Amino acid sequence: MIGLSTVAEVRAAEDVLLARTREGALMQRAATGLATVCLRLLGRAPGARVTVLAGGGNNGGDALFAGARLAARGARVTAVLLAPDRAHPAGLAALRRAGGRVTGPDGPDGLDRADLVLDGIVGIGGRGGLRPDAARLADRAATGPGTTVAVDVPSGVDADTGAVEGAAFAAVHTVTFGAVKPGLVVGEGRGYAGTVHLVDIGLGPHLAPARAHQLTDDDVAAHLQPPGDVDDKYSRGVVGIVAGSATYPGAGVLCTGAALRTRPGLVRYAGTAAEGVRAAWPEAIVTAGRPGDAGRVQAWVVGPGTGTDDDARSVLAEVLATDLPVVVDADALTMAAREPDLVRRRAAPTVLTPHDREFERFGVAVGADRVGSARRLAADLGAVVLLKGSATVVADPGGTAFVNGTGTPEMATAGTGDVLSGILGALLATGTPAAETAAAAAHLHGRAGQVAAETGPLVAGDMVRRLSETVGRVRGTGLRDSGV
Ligand SMILES: NC(=O)C1=CN([C@@H]2O[C@H](COP(=O)(O)OP(=O)(O)OC[C@H]3O[C@@H](n4cnc5c(N)ncnc54)[C@H](O)[C@@H]3O)[C@@H](O)[C@H]2O)[C@@H](O)CC1
Ligand SMILES: Nc1ncnc2c1ncn2[C@@H]1O[C@H](COP(=O)(O)OP(=O)(O)O)[C@@H](O)[C@H]1O
Ligand SMILES: [K+]
Repeated sequence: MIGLSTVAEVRAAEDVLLARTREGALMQRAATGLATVCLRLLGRAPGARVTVLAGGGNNGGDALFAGARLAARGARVTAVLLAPDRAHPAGLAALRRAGGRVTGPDGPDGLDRADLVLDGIVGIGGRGGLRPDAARLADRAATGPGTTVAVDVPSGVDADTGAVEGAAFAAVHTVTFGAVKPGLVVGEGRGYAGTVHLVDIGLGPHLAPARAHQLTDDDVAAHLQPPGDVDDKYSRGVVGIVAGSATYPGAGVLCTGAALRTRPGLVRYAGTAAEGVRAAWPEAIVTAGRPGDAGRVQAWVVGPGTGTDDDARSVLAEVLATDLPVVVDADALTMAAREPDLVRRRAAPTVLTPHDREFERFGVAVGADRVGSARRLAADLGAVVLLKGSATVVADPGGTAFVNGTGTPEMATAGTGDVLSGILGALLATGTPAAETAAAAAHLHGRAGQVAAETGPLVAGDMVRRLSETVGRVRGTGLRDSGV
């Protein structure tokens, strides 16, 4: 599990560490790690052209020291000082000693010919979007030939939330120090951070336990253990699915198939798409009746493609009145938003799985702080909220959150949400804690999308078809670990 640490948590840990180390030592660790990643990206230093954009704070200091190290190895380094009177004195002196050139925001910055551009404009001390000079240089860096590398955080991105107000530095790589900040992996910030490289500067032992996390393949593999000798089809957890309708059986077929392919013990289906589901999945136990007619289950999924009429509402109320974990998705979200007390009065875990428009039906816009918004709705409803997006967020009522690191934009196609709710129902039926289970489901779902997209564009059914293989690959860590 990768901890995502806020600026306040990082600052607090830094204060402890700074008091125990000699002056400047932390910055040297940061600059060494940064220069090492840059050297790897450049291939070789001699003759390489590097532009360092340096603001007036310690972030600029990191960038100047790293620039000095690259210059000492033969790179041609130009530092552009955005606040010349506040530039980090020791960093600037080191760069000059190593033969680096120095200019102002309007000087010959080398951006048109750079091999690599370092963004040391602002780090975790940044507030709001970039000022005009910095914005202009960031824009030229983004359209120029150099590989863009952000120092700690892409300047203009809110490190805590990922919010971007105005201009920001678009990095292909971000080298971050001490801990991954939430803003690098969620919201708009995720798109500006590119590949995240974590440099250890010794903060670990001093960091408060993170309240937000990203799961890795290894974490998720623990939710996907193969059955043992004593298992039978019931002991692996039985999930009940209420999805689809006679006119639209697709959601029922996808959801049931995803549950079967995730944990093929026993999947029960109850609903009006019974005929289509039976034809597609002879392995499922299917009834056209109500949930109560389906037989015993350990968790329910309700809502994909069910519609929102009186019958659908009464089925939702029946499922929510059980003492079992319930996944509330799609049409069931629309109905739950009208009657949130159906969720609030539950004692058993409920997981709501809205995309942005469904989220807004609960009366608040998602906004730029996706983790904060998911946490607030989770606390209000006493339920786990899984907010879908390019980086899906999971929050529980106590404030623990997860940001998903897997997936591909190819998943932006109809029916992939039905696949997620099937996966999630199957995992919840084992009785593991709801929030981490929801995060594991989002992770596996994203991996299934990546696997299905290996050969070209995907449709939701391709994800179902490749799910068994994906489970096997996540179990065997045959896939790259996490998004960072
Ligand atoms: N504290 C430490 O010991 C360490 C700090 N490190 C580096 O120090 C950084 C934090 O340094 P600072 O606290 O000096 O802060 P920054 O360097 O992030 O920002 C410095 C100043 O920039 C100005 N500023 C804020 N928002 C701006 C914007 N949008 N446009 C233009 N200017 C803006 C503000 O006056 C702010 O105080 C970290 O991100 C990291 O890179 C690392 O060297 C590791 C050790
Ligand atoms: N750009 C994207 N990158 C990664 N994942 C995405 C992207 N867009 C959508 N997804 C994922 O695809 C799924 C879409 O779900 P949803 O909107 O409920 O679709 P549907 O209702 O058609 O099944 C979600 O899991 C979401 O996280
Ligand atoms: K930066």
